[in-house]
Amino acid sequence: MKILEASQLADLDSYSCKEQNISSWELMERAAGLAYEEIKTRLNSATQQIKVLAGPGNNGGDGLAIAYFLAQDGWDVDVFLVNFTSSRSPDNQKNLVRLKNQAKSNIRELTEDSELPEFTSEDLVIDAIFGVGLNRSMPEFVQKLARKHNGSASQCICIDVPSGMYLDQSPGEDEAVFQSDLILTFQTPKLPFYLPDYSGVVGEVKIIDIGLSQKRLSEISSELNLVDLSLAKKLYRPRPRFSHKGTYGHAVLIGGSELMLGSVILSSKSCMHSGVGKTSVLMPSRGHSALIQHLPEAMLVENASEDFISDQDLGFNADAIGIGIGIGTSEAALSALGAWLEKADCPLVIDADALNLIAEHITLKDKKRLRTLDGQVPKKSILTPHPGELRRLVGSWKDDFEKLNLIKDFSKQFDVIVLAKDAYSLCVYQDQVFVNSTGNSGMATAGSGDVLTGLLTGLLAQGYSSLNAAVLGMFLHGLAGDLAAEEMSEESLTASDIIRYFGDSFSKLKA
Ligand SMILES: NC(=O)C1=CN([C@@H]2O[C@H](COP(=O)(O)OP(=O)(O)OC[C@H]3O[C@@H](n4cnc5c(N)ncnc54)[C@H](OP(=O)(O)O)[C@@H]3O)[C@@H](O)[C@H]2O)[C@@H](O)CC1
Ligand SMILES: Nc1ncnc2c1ncn2[C@@H]1O[C@H](COP(=O)(O)OP(=O)(O)O)[C@@H](O)[C@H]1O
Ligand SMILES: [K+]
Repeated sequence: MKILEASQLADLDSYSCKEQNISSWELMERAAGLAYEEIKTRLNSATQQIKVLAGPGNNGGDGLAIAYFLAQDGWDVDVFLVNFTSSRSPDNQKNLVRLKNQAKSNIRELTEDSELPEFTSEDLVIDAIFGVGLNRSMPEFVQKLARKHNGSASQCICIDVPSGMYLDQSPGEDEAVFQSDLILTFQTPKLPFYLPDYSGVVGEVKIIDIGLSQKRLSEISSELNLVDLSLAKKLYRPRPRFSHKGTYGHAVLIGGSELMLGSVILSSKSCMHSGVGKTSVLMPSRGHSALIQHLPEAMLVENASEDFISDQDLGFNADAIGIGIGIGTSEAALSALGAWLEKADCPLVIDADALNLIAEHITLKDKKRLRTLDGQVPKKSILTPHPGELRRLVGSWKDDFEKLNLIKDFSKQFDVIVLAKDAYSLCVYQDQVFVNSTGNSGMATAGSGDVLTGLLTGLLAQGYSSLNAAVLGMFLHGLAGDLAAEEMSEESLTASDIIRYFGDSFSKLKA
């Protein structure tokens, strides 16, 4: 699903009105009507007090229409006109006149001189002050209003976006944003919903299809996408009936060290369950018998050391290699990693300590930063850093938007795919950004990342392009975690459980 910028949304908006031969007011009426239908299902008692906060723009216009519909249905509604300017958008003005004529709700004006309303646990607040038009700090009294609301126990439904949220930047340290329980957003998801900087204000998100032009939507080029089931289905390649294990590739997992042998076993198991033809494992020899006990389907590659990975020749051509899981940061691991980066002639999935070693190597040779990595990491490799590893690789960032730019630069510089793991992972290739929609906090448990690496390596070996393997694997991994959590709760979920739900996760792609 495309994620659009404010200017693209405005374009889509006006194109749709022309295409459907409707006025902008009629479109607002449709959007507000659909939002109202959703709000109605959430109203829990006839005594609930509803407070609509309406700004002077089109977001406020939505709010005034919603207030009108609520009052028509007999709900008590207090409407606060948040008047930080004396001008109103024409559609807002029209809805205000209608609301006043209806004479069923209490309408009050809020300016910087007004006493701010109280909010209690009985209140349902509908925040329609600012939508996607916010382009500078909210006026101080509106920020005070947001802080007062956020400090109360009232429920809040935000229309389109929480007021105070920017589509293209994080809030300043002192800037207030309305905390939402529910966001009813129109037509397309908005990027900040998925970024940690806004995590404190984003509640449940419901995307409302308001019938904007699909033709125009398909024409608008967006490098930002939310990875949902329909996008994942497009990436998935069904298995031909006449196929054999050679069809699905030979994956190699290289990982483990003296005290971290489980990680590579987990990764190998995940890889074996990804649909791959064959999985070979190069790991410290002291773990060999444990691997065969846990995963008899896997093949072992001889390894020179009991405790560390080596650069032993494979004796066959690998279709994909996953490297780094549990290798540690020893000299032995560094030298083996260097050798593998040098000689691998297929794309790699690079994770964990391999990323730390690469990052350290870059820092040590800061002046040769470009050359150190360039030519050593095969192009189109997938790097899977968690936030700590990412910081070591690309440097520090002051907010999520700067982080995204650093990742893009890094991806362009080294021609690699960066899968930045997080609550909503971001898969970045050059300027293209894929935001994952699946996953849950039950996956914040040791080994989840190892499972992802195995899955990505397996998909890569099957012939998926690096970008498609990364995007599809990221989605399937999170979905498996969600299905597992449904059954067993987030608390009791372990990394092994994620693998057990790969089957159900793949099934969703075929449904
Ligand atoms: N997309 C769609 O399909 C549909 C969209 N709809 C709705 O329209 C909403 C967007 O409406 P909108 O463009 O009127 O902007 P909104 O957020 O109401 O802000 C109003 C104005 O405030 C101004 N301003 C900005 N920052 C400011 C500040 N800090 N302090 C003071 N002023 C500030 C700025 O104007 P400026 O002063 O920059 O000229 C801005 O234009 C959208 O979120 C959705 O709810 C639906 O109705 C129908 C379908
Ligand atoms: N709160 C969360 N919501 C969704 N996914 C999560 C959450 N926390 C962690 N994950 C996912 O779990 C995995 C954790 O990876 P990582 O930190 O490398 O774990 P480990 O090193 O223990 O294997 C990533 O894929 C990440 O996206
Ligand atoms: K809003």
